[in-house]
Amino acid sequence: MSKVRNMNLADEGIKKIKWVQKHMPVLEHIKKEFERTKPFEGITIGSCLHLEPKTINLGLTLQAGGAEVAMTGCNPLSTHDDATAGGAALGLNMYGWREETEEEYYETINDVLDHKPDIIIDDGADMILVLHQERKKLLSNVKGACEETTTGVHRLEAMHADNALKIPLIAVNDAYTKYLFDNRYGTGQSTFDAIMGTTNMLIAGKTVVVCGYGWCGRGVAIRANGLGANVIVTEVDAIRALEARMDGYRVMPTKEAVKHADLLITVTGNINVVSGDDFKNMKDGCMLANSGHFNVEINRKDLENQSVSIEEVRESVEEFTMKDGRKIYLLADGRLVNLAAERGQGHPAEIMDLSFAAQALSAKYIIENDLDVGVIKSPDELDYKIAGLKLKSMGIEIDNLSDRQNEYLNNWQEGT
Ligand SMILES: NC(=O)c1ccc[n+]([C@@H]2O[C@H](COP(=O)([O-])OP(=O)(O)OC[C@H]3O[C@@H](n4cnc5c(N)ncnc54)[C@H](O)[C@@H]3O)[C@@H](O)[C@H]2O)c1
Ligand SMILES: N[C@@H](CCSC[C@H]1O[C@@H](n2cnc3c(=O)[nH]cnc32)[C@H](O)[C@@H]1O)C(=O)O
Repeated sequence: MSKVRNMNLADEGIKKIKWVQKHMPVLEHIKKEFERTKPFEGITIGSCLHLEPKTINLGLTLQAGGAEVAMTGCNPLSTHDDATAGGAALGLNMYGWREETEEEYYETINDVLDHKPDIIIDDGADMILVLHQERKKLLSNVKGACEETTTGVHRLEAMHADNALKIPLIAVNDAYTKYLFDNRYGTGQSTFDAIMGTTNMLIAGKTVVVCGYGWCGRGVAIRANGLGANVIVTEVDAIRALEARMDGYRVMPTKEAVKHADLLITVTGNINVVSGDDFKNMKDGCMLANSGHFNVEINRKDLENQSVSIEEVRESVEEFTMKDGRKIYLLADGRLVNLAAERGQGHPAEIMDLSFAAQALSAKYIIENDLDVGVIKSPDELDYKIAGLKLKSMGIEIDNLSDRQNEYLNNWQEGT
């Protein structure tokens, strides 16, 4: 059963799925392993992830392992209608379409939950919240869940601290093969891919303000620097601010930084990072994009209240004319620009290869282990398997410790 925009797009979707499969060697390896071992026979897996070709390939990997798979999107703007049609044609239960209303967004989450999943794979924790608040009867079916992103993990840890979490949760985001690559290099590249594709504008010579110097912020700053921008970082964490300074960027408070920005990108996972008077202090022509979480990092309401008119001047570009005549541009409604902009393609396939390998192996880990309620990091053994497979697929070999080196490293008696 599926609810998608248009099944006539299935052939186009399948073409795109086949393309990413060529660039996701680790997931393809795991798919073959699953075909042989069938770890998910009799198991239903429900996911709430950005619906595009790479995610469909994760669905097909779980299906190869014997699972019944039901998928919906984790953002009302990020679904690719050709990919969902392709997924449905290939036997996945697909629910969702691009530009869902909030009501439709939650309706499709419930459609997936109607399949009574044994395992949930979430991105941002919306499905897990609906499960706990509105579909409590299903809780006893759920053996465990996996969470894809930083803010989702924070939400679920807060839920556990309040004793409100009732299922075991693997924080897949916290796997090394996830955040060190997806959050950093994935967000770095896909954010600029989307901004440049959406605006057709030059980055070189511009002042780019990056709000937040976590794993995503580092990736965005590296790429901005590499494209020739002058980068300013804003932070609330003294250590991260110091790192940003020593990495070569200017660091200052947001209220100062906004005065210099030609392009400002939020990647904090926080709310109201840019709000109120910040818009009054921006230069004419300043562009704003969010690549962090939901559409709350840039306070759109404040921007609206200070403007006299709003016009969509290009696909995914809104022009706000301010009371003093300045123009400020907001990309993709302040939602994740790398996925929600019409030109947003998400992270490169080679990156999602790592993240989704971590998801597939974590789902298998839930089946094979009787986990306690709570939040755990995805086990190191899975990380090392994924990293090893990725290096192999890249034709890269590394050294092994000799017995003598091993002994030396574990010895406290040998000195100068
Ligand atoms: N666009 C994507 O595809 C993508 C990919 C991965 C993660 N994410 C999301 O991006 C966000 C950041 O993820 P991360 O892994 O970098 O998290 P992180 O925790 O490593 O970094 C967030 C940083 O933002 C800083 N911060 C918080 N509030 C701030 C404020 N008001 N002003 C300035 N800095 C502030 C924090 O101190 C921290 O250093 C999360 O919401 C995550 O879910 C998006
Ligand atoms: N659902 C929230 C949470 C942020 S999504 C951030 C996550 O998207 C994931 N992501 C980035 N690019 C892709 C992609 O192309 N396909 C699927 N997921 C992606 C990435 O792993 C990251 O942790 C929202 O929409 O605002």
